[in-house]
Amino acid sequence: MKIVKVGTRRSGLAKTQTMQLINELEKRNPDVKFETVEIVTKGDQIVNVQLSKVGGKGLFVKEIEEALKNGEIDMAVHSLKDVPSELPPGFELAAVPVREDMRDAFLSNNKVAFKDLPSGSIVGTSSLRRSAQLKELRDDITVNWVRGNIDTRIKKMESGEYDAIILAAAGLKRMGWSDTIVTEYFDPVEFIPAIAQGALGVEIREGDIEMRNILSTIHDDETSTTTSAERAFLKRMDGSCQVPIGGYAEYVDGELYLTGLIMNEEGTEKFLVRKSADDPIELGNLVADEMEKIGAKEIIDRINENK
Ligand SMILES: NCc1[nH]cc(CCC(=O)O)c1CC(=O)O
Repeated sequence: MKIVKVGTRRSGLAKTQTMQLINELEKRNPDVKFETVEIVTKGDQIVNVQLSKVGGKGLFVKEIEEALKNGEIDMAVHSLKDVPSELPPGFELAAVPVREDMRDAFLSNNKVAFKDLPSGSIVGTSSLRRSAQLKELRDDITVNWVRGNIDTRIKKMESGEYDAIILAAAGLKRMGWSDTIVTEYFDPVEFIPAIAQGALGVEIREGDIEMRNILSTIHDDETSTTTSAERAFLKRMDGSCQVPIGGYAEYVDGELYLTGLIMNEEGTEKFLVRKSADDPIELGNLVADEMEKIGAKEIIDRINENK
């Protein structure tokens, strides 16, 4: 029997989403046995520092790519939003399965609604994008950095260190926690999600046809197209992961749309662009072109100069 080794980060969420994906793969490839291999990444080891300050893209994927390269694993399951928009040579994204909920979820002690949070409340996030949008919506609350796996962050909120936190809906849903724990979901029109939030990506060694065939059984064309548009936009705008940037693509009446967001860290400057095109890469570039035309690149240059 063919044995395929599947690499995963070792956080609870990473292991859960990898197991769920393996279940789908097993159903469709009954002659293949899948085994998980846990890999500790730099992003998992550095837990006391704000991620955007650690620097370096792909904090959660480098060690996993090493394991792919040396044959320790045959495929790796990533949260697509943690995967840099350009893969290093020798690797390819072989499958993007159907997307989970792309929205951000708001969690608060006693389930106080976001708009009812008292002035001075402390909201925890580790994302520049979430922080900028929070500050724009509520300039009377304090945003503090929180790191750690999602269960750690939830515990920190429940212990009173934070009044509320924001997490990706997808992670909570995959863990089966969303029903009890979420206060509300932000509308993606008003609170723009991260590029590729809620999607997974399966990475393999470039040209590995056997893995490609196995993975073709779980690939989702719509998710692949929408996240391609988002990632094309990201690739043009931000190579550093230090810019508050968001975006989501969707089909509306059969037409592909992409909404892109660039903000400054303080949440006082905001560029929002929505466009439609047939080709996802073209669409990502179209939104990026418009961003540059209206001056969003100046925010990015300013951020890159100051670091
Ligand atoms: N930045 C960390 C990260 N990477 C992927 C997810 C889970 C959700 C997803 O798959 O988009 C999370 C946690 C979060 O943002 O709450």
